[in-house]
Amino acid sequence: MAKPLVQMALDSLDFDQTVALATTVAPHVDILEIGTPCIKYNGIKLLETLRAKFPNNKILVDLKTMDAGFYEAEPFYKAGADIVTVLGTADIGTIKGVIDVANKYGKKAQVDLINVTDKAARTKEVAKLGAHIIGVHTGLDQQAAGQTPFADLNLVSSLNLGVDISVAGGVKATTAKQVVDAGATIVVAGAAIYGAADPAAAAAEISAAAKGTQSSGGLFGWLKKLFS
Ligand SMILES: O=C(CO)[C@H](O)[C@H](O)COP(=O)(O)O
Repeated sequence: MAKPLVQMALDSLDFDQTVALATTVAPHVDILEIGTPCIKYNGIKLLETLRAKFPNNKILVDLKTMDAGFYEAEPFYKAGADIVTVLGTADIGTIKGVIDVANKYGKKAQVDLINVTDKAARTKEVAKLGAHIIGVHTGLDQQAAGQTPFADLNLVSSLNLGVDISVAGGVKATTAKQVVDAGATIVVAGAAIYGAADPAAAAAEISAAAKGTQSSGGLFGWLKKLFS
């Protein structure tokens, strides 16, 4: 089985801080995610900048599209996005639009299950439509209310639909292996990386946990081990 991919969510609003954080973290992750508030605030120029600077990372643009799927997503695929997200709560025509435009450019569409009531039914429907990735996602506001993505992951994984499953919602080094074992093929971490004292070490630690490899944890990890 292929190793899972690790994705870092860039959720700052600041353009330069986002580029600087991406520079620190990019060697330790497979996918750089431009988070929803970040892409709304900074626009397609940020995608163009990251695309040029990080040819070896995939880039996900978290548009969370709700309408006009093909029209809204197309410029982002054209500008180099590998994955664009569309909301699972959107009209099926909107979701089809993002899948169609992803296929037009040989890229991927991710359907985000945030706030979808019948997650099993919607997952089956969009998988049949050709969705490339299902996003199991407990949003930041839902996390603040104490929710986690683990039960939803088990549900989606148990459907055995053969599509990639991405999991986001407070994932950290101590839960990365758990989500992979439960069926995630893409492990997403935001706050666990950008909120860490050493984001590069945190990203390396999460990647090592998800992929089942060793990590020195960088200088911060080495110091932690030395004094523990
Ligand atoms: O898409 C998002 C919010 O809607 C976040 O980027 C995603 O939840 C990952 O961040 P964290 O690991 O902090 O939950």
